[in-house]
Amino acid sequence: MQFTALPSVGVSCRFLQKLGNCTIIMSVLPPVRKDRIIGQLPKCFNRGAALNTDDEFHNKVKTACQQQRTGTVGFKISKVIVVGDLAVGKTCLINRFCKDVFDKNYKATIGVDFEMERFEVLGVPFSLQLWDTAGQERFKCIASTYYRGAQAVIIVFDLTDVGSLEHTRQWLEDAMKENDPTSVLLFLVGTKKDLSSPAQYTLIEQDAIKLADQMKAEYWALSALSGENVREFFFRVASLTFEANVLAELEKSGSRRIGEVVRKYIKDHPKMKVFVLTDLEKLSITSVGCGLL
Ligand SMILES: Nc1nc2c(ncn2[C@@H]2O[C@H](COP(=O)(O)OP(=O)(O)OP(=O)(O)O)[C@@H](O)[C@H]2O)c(=O)[nH]1
Ligand SMILES: [Mg+2]
Repeated sequence: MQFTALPSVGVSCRFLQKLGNCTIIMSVLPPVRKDRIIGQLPKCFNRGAALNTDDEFHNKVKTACQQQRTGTVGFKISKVIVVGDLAVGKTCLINRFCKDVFDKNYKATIGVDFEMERFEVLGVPFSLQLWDTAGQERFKCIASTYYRGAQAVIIVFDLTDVGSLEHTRQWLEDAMKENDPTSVLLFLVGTKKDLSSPAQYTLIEQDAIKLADQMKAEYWALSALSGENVREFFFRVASLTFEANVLAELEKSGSRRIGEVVRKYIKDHPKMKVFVLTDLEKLSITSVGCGLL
C-alpha cells in the first residue's frame, strides 16, 4: 500500500492511496481546534425560555459516545439556517463566531453565504453547516431555496428594533414550509445588545421571551460587536443539535437491530423459512412463524 501527499485543499489534507490498480483519494481533516471541544452541555441563556434546562447531556447520548458505537456516533453534520430581517446582524454574528471579526460597514448578503464550523462533542467529530441567508426582500426567493433539510433554525432580530422582532413570526413560518416542525430546533436571537440601554433591553426582552415560548424556541441576546454570548450561543446550538442527531440515530439503529437478528436467524437455518412480523414503531416482535423450504 502506498500513500502520496497532495497539496492541501482548504482545511483538508489529501492523500492518494494505491490499492493494486486502484487509486483512492482520501481526505484527512486536521484535528478540531482546541476551543471547539465540548465536553459538557452548555447552559441555556434564560431558563424561562429554553429548549431544555438539563444540566447534562442525555444519558443515552453520553453512553453511545463513550462506547463510540459505530453507525450511531460516526462523523456527523447538521444544517443550520439563519434567517431574519435585513441588517439585523446575521452575517456579523456568524463572522464573529467563525472568524472572530466584526465589520461595522453594512454589506447586504446576496442570496446565501455558507460557513462550516467543526466541533468535537463528547469526543465525537461534529460539524455545523451555517447557512447565512439574505434578509432583503428581493433576495428572499433565492435564499428560501436553501431552507430545506435544516436541523436548526436561528431567527434573528435586532434588540433595538421592535419591528424586526414582530417579523420573526413570518420568518419562522417561511422556514417551516420547507422543514418538519417536529424535528427542527428553534432559536430566537436578539442582536446588538451593546446598543440597547438596560431599560430598553428589559422591555424588548419581555416580548421576546413571550414570543419564544409561543414558537417553542430558545431565546438568546448577544452582541457581535463585543462578542458577548456569541460563543456560548453557538456551543449551545452545536450541543443541542448533536444531541438530537444522536438520539434520532439511536432510535433508528434500534429498529435496524431487530431486522439484523431476523436476517441472521434465516442464514443460520438455510432450510427453514422464518416469518417475523415486527412492530418497528414499538421495537417489538409481534408474531413469529416458520416452515420448511
Ligand atoms: N453595534 C452593533 N452593530 C452590529 C451588530 N451586529 C451587526 N451590526 C451592524 O449592523 C449592520 C448589519 O449587519 P449584517 O450582519 O450585515 O446584517 P444582516 O442581517 O446579515 O443583513 P442582510 O445580509 O442584508 O440580511 C452592520 O452595519 C453591522 O456592523 C452588533 O452586535 N452591534
Ligand atoms: Mg447578511
